[in-house]
Amino acid sequence: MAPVIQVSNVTCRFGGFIAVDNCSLSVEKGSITGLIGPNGAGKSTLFNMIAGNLAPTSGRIDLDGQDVTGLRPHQLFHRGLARTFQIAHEFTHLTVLENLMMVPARQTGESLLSTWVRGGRVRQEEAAIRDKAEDVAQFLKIWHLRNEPAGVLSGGQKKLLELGRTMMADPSVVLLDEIAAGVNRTLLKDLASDIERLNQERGYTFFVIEHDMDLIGRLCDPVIVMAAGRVMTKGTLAEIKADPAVIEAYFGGSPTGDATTNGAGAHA
Ligand SMILES: Nc1ncnc2c1ncn2[C@@H]1O[C@H](COP(=O)(O)OP(=O)(O)OP(=O)(O)O)[C@@H](O)[C@H]1O
Repeated sequence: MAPVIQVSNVTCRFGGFIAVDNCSLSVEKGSITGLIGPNGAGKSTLFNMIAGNLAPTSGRIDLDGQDVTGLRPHQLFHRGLARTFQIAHEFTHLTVLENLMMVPARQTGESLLSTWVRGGRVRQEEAAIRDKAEDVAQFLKIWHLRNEPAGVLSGGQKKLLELGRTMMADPSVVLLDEIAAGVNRTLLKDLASDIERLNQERGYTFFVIEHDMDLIGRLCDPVIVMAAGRVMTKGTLAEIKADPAVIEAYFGGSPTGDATTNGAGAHA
């Protein structure tokens, strides 16, 4: 399978400190690829560079075979790369459906807001956006919440809404940043099954930073392990858990453990 994200020899320095150190990795199209590693390994810094929030000090990032190094988040968004939390958080006084409808469409760059401003001729477009928002609300099973103000949603429901706002943009690649944090187990199962369905039924590729090993085990193949700014290894979670170097660096010497040592399970 072709890589949809290719990171080649990317380095990020903060002053004298090297957070990401000559790092190379790829994410295959159609995969749900996990990114794990101890606290401070450089995972978020790498995501920030892939999503355009941070320019690499050196190296190259390709998206779908095109050099996108240094492009801004909105430019990457229009090329099909979305990051949860990249899109502004929900508008608390607007309903769930209205929140979905506020996301700019990737193809046209239009938002419902601008169509309102420009008036009449866009009624059709508004109807299409509403249809899409309704489809998203049904897909994520938040249909019953569609007329609720987003501010009253639980933390987990807000994450579903956030995933829904990502879906409104028809992305091909979604970067998910610690989606399990603060979500109860029941909603987490819904979220995980939505991610699986988006992957299988709609062809989304996911690249997932996660500390929750259950979620990684359920969703991700392959899993990439980062430590000290570099990629240590890549494989199935079972392979990784059997790798002595990973056990030492990440699982703190306990392959059957829950990765709570080395701070790795702080959010699990
Ligand atoms: N803006 C910054 N300025 C200076 N140092 C930074 C900055 N951002 C990150 N770092 C440092 O870079 C290193 C990597 O941080 P990063 O957040 O990428 O790690 P991480 O693997 O995502 O960790 P965690 O799992 O704890 O979120 C850390 O030592 C961090 O303190």
